Amino acid sequence: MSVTATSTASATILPFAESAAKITRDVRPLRLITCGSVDDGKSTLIGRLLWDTKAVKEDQAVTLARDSGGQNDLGLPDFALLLDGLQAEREQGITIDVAYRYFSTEKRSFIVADTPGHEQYTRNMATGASTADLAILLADARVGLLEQTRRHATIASLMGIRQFVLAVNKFDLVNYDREIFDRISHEFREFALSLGVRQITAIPMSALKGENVVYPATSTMPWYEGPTLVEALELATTRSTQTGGFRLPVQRVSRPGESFRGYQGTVAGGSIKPGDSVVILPSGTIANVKQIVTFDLVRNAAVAGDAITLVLDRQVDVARGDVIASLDGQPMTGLNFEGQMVALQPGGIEPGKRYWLKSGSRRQRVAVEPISQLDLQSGSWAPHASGLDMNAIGKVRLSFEEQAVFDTYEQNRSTGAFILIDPDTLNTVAGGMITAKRGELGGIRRGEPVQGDRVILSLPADLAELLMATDAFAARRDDVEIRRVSGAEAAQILTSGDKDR
Ligand SMILES: Nc1nc2c(ncn2[C@@H]2O[C@H](COP(=O)(O)OP(=O)(O)OP(=O)(O)O)[C@@H](O)[C@H]2O)c(=O)[nH]1
Repeated sequence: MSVTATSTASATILPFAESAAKITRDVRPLRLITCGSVDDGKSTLIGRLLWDTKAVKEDQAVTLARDSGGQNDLGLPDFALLLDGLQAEREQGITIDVAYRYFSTEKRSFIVADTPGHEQYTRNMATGASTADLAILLADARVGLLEQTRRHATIASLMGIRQFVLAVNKFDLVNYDREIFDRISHEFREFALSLGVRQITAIPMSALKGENVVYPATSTMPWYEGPTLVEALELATTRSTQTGGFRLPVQRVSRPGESFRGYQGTVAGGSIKPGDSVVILPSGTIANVKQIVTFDLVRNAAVAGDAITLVLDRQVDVARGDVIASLDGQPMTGLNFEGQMVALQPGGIEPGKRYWLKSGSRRQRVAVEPISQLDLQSGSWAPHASGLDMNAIGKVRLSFEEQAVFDTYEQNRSTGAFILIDPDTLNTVAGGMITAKRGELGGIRRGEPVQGDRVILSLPADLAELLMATDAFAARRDDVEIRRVSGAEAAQILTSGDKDR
C-alpha cells in the first residue's frame, strides 16, 4: 500500500524517503520491536502506523469505530484498540503478550512486535527483541526517559539490536517545544552510545495526531528536519547471520540404513558446498562435505536459514548438540565463557547454582557467577558478586562441566545466544549472550584462578610437553592443569581472554 496518499496531512511528497529508497532496498521485511513505559503511547503509535499505511482492512475499521464508541475529538478511532488482539488487555487495561503486526509501504514491509511496558513482562520484551532488527523506544515528551525505557534499551542491545529509534511522543502536549526534544534526545543518545549502539535516530512526534509518524509535521514542528518514523524504518538495515563462517548446530543424527549417515539441523550462519572442509566441535575432528540434502533434493550449496542434512566423506563421531563449522573462523570451544544476561524470573539468578544452559539444540550444565550489574540510571556497570534479581542485567562468568561451543553474540546471534533453565522448576530463568571466551590462562591473567583453585593453562602441544617436563610443574601438579590445544586456539584464548579487561 502506498503511504503517499493522505487524508489527514498536506504533505504527499516524501523527499527524504525518495532519496533513501535509492540508497537501500532490502527485500526482507524489517522486524521491529516497540518498547517503553506504560502509557508512553506504544499501542497508539503502532495503531497509527497501521492506519496511515492503510494496513487496516475495512472490516477492522468498522469494528474499531464501533468498539471505540465513536471517534475521538480528531474524528479518528482509538488507535490503541487496533492492537487489542487480546480481550484480556481491554479488561485489564494492559498489554500482556507479544503481538506481531504487519504493514508495508511502497518501499518495504515491516513486522512489528508490540511488547508490554510493565516490569513483570520484561521477559516478553526479550522474546520480541531476540528477532528484531531495530527497536523503537518510546518516551513521553512530558516526562522524558524513565528507568523502564533504559531497561528496555539495554535488553534490546543485549539481544544484539544495533539500531534504535527514540520516538519522543506526545509533543502536542508540550507545545511542540524544541528544547524538550533536544534535551531528551541528547540524554538518550549518551545512554545508547554507552550500550554500544551507534545508529540512533530521535524523532519528535504525536502518535495521536499522526505527526512525524507517516506524515511529516511541517506545520507544527518546522524546526525538525529529520526523517519521519516510516522514513527512518525504510532506511534501516536488517541483521544478517551470514556474516561469519559456516555453522550447523546438529539437531539430529539421521541413520536410516547402514550406508547412510547424515547430520541434520538448520544452518545458523555462513554457507557450505560439497567439497568444503569442516570441523566438528567440540571434538575438533575434520572432514569434508560429501553431500547436502534437503527433504527432497540434493543441493549444491546451503546458506543460513536452510534446514539440511549434511553427509560427510568419512565416518566421524557426531552427536546432537555438536556444531559443524567451517575451518576458517571457527567458533570458540572451552569450559569458561563470559556473557551478559537478564534475569527473567522472580527468584532471579543464584550465584554458584547449577543451571541448564540451552543454546540451539545443545543443553549443558553450567554454573553462573555474576561479576557486575548494570546500573540503569547511570548506565555504568557496578561490581556485583551476589545473585541477580528479576529484571537485573548482569555480566557473568559461565563455567561448564563439559566442553562448550559458542560464537560471541556479535559474530553470530544464534550460536552466541542462550537461555538458562532452572533444573528444579524447568522455568526459563534468564536470557543472555556470550561476549567472550574466558582466558583459560586465567591463573596468569590477573592472578585469578579458574575452576575452583586450579589454574588451567591451554598451551600448544609442544610447549605443553616442555612445561610438563619441568620440576616447577611437578611441584605444582595439584593446582595446575595443562591442556594441549592448537597454536591457533592458544592465540585465540589469549586474545579473547584480554577482552573487556
Ligand atoms: N495527547 C496525546 N496523547 C497520546 C499520544 N499518544 C498516546 N496518547 C494517549 O496516551 C494514553 C496511553 O496510550 P497507549 O497507546 O494506550 O499507551 P501504551 O504505551 O500502549 O500503554 P500500555 O499498552 O498500557 O503499555 C492514551 O490515552 C492515548 O490516547 C499523543 O501523541 N498525544
